[in-house]
Amino acid sequence: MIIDGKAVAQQVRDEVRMETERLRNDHGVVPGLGVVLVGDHPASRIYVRNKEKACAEVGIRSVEHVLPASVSEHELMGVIGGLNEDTSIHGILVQLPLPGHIPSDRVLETVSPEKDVDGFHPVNQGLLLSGGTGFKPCTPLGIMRMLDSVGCDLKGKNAVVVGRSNIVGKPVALMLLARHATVTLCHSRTADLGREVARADVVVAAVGKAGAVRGEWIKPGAVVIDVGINRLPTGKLAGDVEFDTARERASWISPVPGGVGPMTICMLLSNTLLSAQRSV
Ligand SMILES: Nc1nc2c(c(=O)[nH]1)N[C@@H](CN(C=O)c1ccc(C(=O)N[C@@H](CCC(=O)O)C(=O)O)cc1)CN2
Repeated sequence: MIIDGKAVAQQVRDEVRMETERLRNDHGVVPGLGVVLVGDHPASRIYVRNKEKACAEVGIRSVEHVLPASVSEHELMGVIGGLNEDTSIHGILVQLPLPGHIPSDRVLETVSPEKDVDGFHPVNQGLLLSGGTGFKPCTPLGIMRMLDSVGCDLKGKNAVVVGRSNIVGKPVALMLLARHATVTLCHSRTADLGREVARADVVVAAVGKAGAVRGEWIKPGAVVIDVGINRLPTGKLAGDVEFDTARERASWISPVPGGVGPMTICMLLSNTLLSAQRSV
């Protein structure tokens, strides 16, 4: 069966809207999100617009800072510093990717960990590793919520994560581990990817390569979460998993589009609300 990311995301948005209203009524606090967009990357502009629209729908105030691609690292740091100081801002989002001349790592480290609703700051990465209560990154949080939405009990299950990025692969592996799955983290040098995937009860594919996970590898009954967003030469979007063959074998599978993507944005709303709740 198909895991409908849009429907699960809508549930999360409804919850966030209710809790945002409660926070405003009880404490007079309106969650605020500072959005920083550098340059005119077309996809980034769309994602930022969608995030701001989603904020408005649930009662979160968003404040946009659009900077030219030529902006210096120093100027960008200045904008982030201002948002760090602003008490009406509870979350800060620096849309990635940044232009090549700006080191993303240094910029993300400038965001106050208490406002890092993307969960990219090293302090929050460390807290995820040690089981603390820092902000967790939105895409992995969305994946966990999708697994919960289909009642997937992770305890003792073999979970195979394909892809070792800092924003998806590594953090989702840690979150699965925290839920007592036995986790294997695969990557481009994994000797036999098919063998690893074939023994997985849960597969999370986050490599960024269409068809990297073959449908015939999927264990019958496995739950498959596809994080990839790949534009095919035909113009169509595809995930990392061969969907048509994988769906014949999986018990649950998330599609692309309409799977993990919508979850990323709603978990950002959820983290921003959480930050505002922590401020009272
Ligand atoms: N600061 C951040 N930058 C980036 C993040 C992030 O979480 N924080 N993630 C990605 C981009 N991204 C959000 O920013 C994002 C990507 C895709 C989707 C989405 O809903 N995708 C749709 C398909 C969209 C399409 O048609 O092109 C889907 O999968 O259904 C949402 C958010 C990199 N940067």
